[in-house]
Amino acid sequence: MSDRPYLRIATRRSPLAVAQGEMVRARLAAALGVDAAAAEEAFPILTFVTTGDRQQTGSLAEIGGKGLFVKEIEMALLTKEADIAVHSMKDLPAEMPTGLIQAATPPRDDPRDAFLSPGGGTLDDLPQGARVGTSSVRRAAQALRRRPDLSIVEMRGNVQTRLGKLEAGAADGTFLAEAGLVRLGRTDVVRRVLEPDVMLPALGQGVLCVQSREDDEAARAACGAINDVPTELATAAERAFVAALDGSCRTPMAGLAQVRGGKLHFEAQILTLDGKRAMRRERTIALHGRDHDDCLLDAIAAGAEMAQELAEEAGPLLVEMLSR
Ligand SMILES: NCc1[nH]cc(CCC(=O)O)c1CC(=O)O
Repeated sequence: MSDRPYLRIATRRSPLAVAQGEMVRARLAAALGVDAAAAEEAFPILTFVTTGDRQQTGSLAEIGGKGLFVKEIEMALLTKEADIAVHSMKDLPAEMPTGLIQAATPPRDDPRDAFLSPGGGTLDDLPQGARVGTSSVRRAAQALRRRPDLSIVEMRGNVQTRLGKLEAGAADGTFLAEAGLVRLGRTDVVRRVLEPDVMLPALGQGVLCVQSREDDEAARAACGAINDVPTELATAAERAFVAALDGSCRTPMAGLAQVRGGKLHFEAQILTLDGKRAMRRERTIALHGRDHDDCLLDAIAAGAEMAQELAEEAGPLLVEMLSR
């Protein structure tokens, strides 16, 4: 290659975000033939403190939703302070600002949640009335659905902070994304990884979104080299579901799409905040013999239709789910 690649990577400042930036850097280096020693120079990581990072109290919904963790980073792309941004897909709002695109989804990491408790047991092993720490309305609703006696306590902060809070006794158990623990190298932590039939994960969990400016051909081409199509298709279905239900932080929803053997399987759930009511559906669509763009449209349609079906099934209940 005559032009040596140079792309500045923007991420949040948390250790998880930086680890994710490093993962994308390593993938770019491998795909573009930059040797490991030169990768740091070719793909410098710039970190940003977001509004969401500065406000550590209150639930996410109270302080204004998930967009708070991405605004400053997207701004860095738009002002050309950086060339690509790495986000956790599940933290991205449904719509992307004008001028920015999803340039790549590298292969998905483990989408599952893990349950952590000092005793190492399962959610079912917790004593009556035990405290589960989470700021996620989804995890709270799913935990309450299984164990209505539990009391949910607020638990914010990055992964390390939450591990520390659990150790300090702030709660008797908590949930963390398995992908986050693995990316941070914290596989030493005692935990129970939960299968999707026990706890359906957040839509987009375990997926990284690499974002670029729409008009930056060089960045787009580089990102194209690290894109994983099955992850892209699964994510498209999941994001279409979120967009159709107007995924506010207050709407407990979960879902996972998987592409296997020429098929896309999508399972999704919506719940009331107290977990007393929940609706869950799944569907499988064939992708065989279709080209990339047709597959993408089919995946998006599947996600949107599933949202429609669940919304219809919920009826007036959905108004309560969405507005509380
Ligand atoms: N909301 C924070 C967040 N955003 C993404 C991850 C994990 C990594 C991922 O899902 O890609 C986490 C931590 C967690 O939920 O435990």
